Amino acid sequence: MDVTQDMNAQKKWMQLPRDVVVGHGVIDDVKNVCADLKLVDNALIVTGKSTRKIAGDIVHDSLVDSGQNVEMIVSESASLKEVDRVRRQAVDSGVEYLLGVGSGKSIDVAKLAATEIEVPFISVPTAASHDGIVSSRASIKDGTKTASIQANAPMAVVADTEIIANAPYRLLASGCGDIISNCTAVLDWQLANRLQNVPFSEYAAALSSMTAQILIDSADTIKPELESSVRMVVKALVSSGVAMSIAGSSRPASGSEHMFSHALDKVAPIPALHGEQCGVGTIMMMYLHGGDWKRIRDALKIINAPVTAEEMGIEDKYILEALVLSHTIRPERYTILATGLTPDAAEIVARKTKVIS
Ligand SMILES: NC(=O)C1=CN([C@@H]2O[C@H](COP(=O)(O)OP(=O)(O)OC[C@H]3O[C@@H](n4cnc5c(N)ncnc54)[C@H](O)[C@@H]3O)[C@@H](O)[C@H]2O)C=CC1
Ligand SMILES: O=C(CO)COP(=O)(O)O
Ligand SMILES: [Zn+2]
Repeated sequence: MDVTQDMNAQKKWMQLPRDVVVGHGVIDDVKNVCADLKLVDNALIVTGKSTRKIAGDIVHDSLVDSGQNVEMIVSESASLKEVDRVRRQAVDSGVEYLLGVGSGKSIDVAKLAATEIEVPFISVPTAASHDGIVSSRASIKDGTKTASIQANAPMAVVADTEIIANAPYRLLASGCGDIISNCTAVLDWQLANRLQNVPFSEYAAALSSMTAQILIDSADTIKPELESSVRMVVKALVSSGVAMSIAGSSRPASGSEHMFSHALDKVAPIPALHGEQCGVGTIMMMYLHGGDWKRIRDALKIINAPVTAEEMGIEDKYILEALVLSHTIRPERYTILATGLTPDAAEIVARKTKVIS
C-alpha cells in the first residue's frame, strides 16, 4: 500500500458534540448555547405530546424572547414518515437549525431530519433513557423494520438534571441498562476483531468499557429523583456517545445484547424500553461470553432495572423467540451469537441466567 493509500486508510472523521451542558435549570441556557454556536434565528423544535409541556414550550418561548423565529412540531413516532414531515416543514420554512426536545423518539426524528437537510441539530433530552441523546445514530422505523441510521452528532446537548430527575425513574434505569450493555458490546467487538479482523479502536473500546464499569461500581448511588444520579447517568451516556463517534459506528455500545433487544422489538407485542431490553440482553450475552453475568444482574437489580422477562412485562416465549432470531438482526456484525442459538440452547441461557423461570 503506498503512502497516500495508507493515509486514506487511516483517515477518520470523528463528529462530537461541540457543547455539552448538564445541570439544574440549564434548559434556560439553551438560548445561550444557540448564541455560542451562532444559531441565532429560524429554529424548528421537534418535541413530543407530553414533553412539549415539560420542556418544548419553555425552549420555544425562551428562543422567541431572545428574538428568534421559532416553529415547533409535535412528532408522534420515530418513523421515516415523521422525518419526512419534519424535513418538509424545515425546508418550507427555511430553518437554519433544529432542536430535538424530549425523549428518544423526538430526538431521533430531529437528528435525522437535520442531517438530511444539512443543518445543525441540538439535543435537549427530557429523559436519560439511552445514549441516543448524544450519539450520531438515529433509530427510525420504516414500516415494521427499525433501522439504525448514521446521522450527524448533535452540535450541542443540553441536559437539565431537574427535568430529567422528575421524569419517571424507569427511564433513568433504562439509561443505565443501555450503558451497562457496553460490557458485552465491547467483548463482541474484540471477538469480531480477533476472528474476522474487524477494525477495532482501543480508545473507543476502553472508553466504552470504563463507562459501564464506573456505573456498575456506582450502582448503589443511582436513586429516584436525585439530580446527582442523573448527572452520573448523563455523563455516562455522553461518554458512550463519544466512544461511538471515535469508532465511527455503534460497535462500542451495540453488540449481541442490542441484537437481542432489536429482535424483541420485532416479536414482543408490547416491547419494554430499549435500555431495559439491552440490560437483560447483557445478562444473557455475558453468560455466553463466559463472563460474570451475576455481576451484571446484581448491578441492574440494585438500580431497580428489570432482570427478568416478567419484570419487563414480556412473556417467556418471546424471550426465547428473540434469542433465536437475534443473530439475523445484523448478520454483518459478528458477535458471540455467531450463526445463532438453537432453540434448546436459547432455553438453557434464559433459564441459567434466571431471565425466564
Ligand atoms: N439513536 C439512538 O442511538 C437510539 C435510539 N433509540 C430509539 O429511541 C426510542 C426510545 O426512546 P426512549 O426515550 O427510550 O422512549 P420514548 O421516546 O418512547 O419515551 C418514552 C416515554 O417517556 C416519556 N417522557 C420522556 N421524558 C419525560 C419526562 N421528563 N417526564 C415524563 N415523561 C417523559 C415520553 O413522553 C414517552 O411517553 C426508540 O424509537 C428507539 O428506537 C434507542 C436507543 C438508541
Ligand atoms: O442503541 C444504540 C447504542 O446504545 C445504537 O445501537 P444500534 O446501532 O444497535 O441502533
Ligand atoms: Zn442502546
